[in-house]
Amino acid sequence: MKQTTDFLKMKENGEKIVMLTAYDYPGAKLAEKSGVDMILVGDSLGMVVLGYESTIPVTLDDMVHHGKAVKRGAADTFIVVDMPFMSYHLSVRETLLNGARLIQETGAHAVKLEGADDMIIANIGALTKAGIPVVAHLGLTPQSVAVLGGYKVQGKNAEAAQKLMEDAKKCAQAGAFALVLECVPKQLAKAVTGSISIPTIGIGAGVYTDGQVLVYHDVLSYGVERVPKFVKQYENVNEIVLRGLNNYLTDVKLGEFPEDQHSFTMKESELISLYGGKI
Ligand SMILES: Nc1nc(=O)c2c([nH]1)NC[C@@H]1CN(c3ccc(C(=O)N[C@@H](CCC(=O)O)C(=O)O)cc3)CN21
Ligand SMILES: CC(C)C(=O)C(=O)O
Ligand SMILES: [Mg+2]
Repeated sequence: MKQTTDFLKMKENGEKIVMLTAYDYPGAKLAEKSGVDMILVGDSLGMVVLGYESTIPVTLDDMVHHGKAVKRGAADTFIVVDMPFMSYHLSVRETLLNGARLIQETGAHAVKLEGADDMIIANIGALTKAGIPVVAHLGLTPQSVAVLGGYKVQGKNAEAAQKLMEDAKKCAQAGAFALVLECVPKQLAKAVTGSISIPTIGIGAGVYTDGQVLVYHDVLSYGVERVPKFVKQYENVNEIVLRGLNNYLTDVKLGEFPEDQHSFTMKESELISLYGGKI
């Protein structure tokens, strides 16, 4: 299994880091089998698995519940768990308790926090000092969607780009071992990647980051209808699942399932004693 220092080496060697989200046991098993470098138990689970409109309703309990399932499915992969909305904003003390709970109860290896204001930077520092590796997350930070005014590309003008560059440096300085860059122009992602020593992992951030992350259900087109522009859908699982479910339904309606091979039988002698031979 890779460790935080391995991701730094991968950046130095120009080896791309592949991250994928997973939210449950079967998803984690397949993610691990595919060989991804790290798994993110993203709070996007609120949207793709739980059916919420945003990531805001996701709780710490939700993250613990799904984090445990992912760990059981991917015992040999580096796992990052998202700290959910409001679980790292109130105080350093509360952040440490919540971060500790995520790590201790799920067996994950790191946590991820969105943003870089003073409170967040202090929390990145405190978590790291307490022994909890931190992934930072800048650009489009979905937990702030209401403040950002929608899921929009961030850092498009020089001033916003400059701010993001400074924030990235602060995150690295505070101790984050990696940085997710979401929905930013590829030129900005390139500049950030070149200006910090920790690896950048992009989503909608172009090809110049040190790695990429995508949402499991987006990659497979599994249960999602509309996906963001930055997603490449590698398979269409919806079609496969629907075909299987439709065939099951049709077979049952027509009496073609179950067949003999799916059924259990009783010995002739037992049947005779059951019915007194009168069948
Ligand atoms: N299924 C899924 N995939 C994700 O990548 C994802 C989630 N859910 N939920 C949490 C966040 C929210 N994300 C999103 C959601 C929508 C857009 C989106 O629609 N973006 C517009 C661009 C808008 C603009 O031009 O500024 C797009 O057309 O892609 C982007 C990121 C990324 N994350
Ligand atoms: C999109 C990634 C980076 C994320 O934070 C999530 O899946 O929740
Ligand atoms: Mg997230």
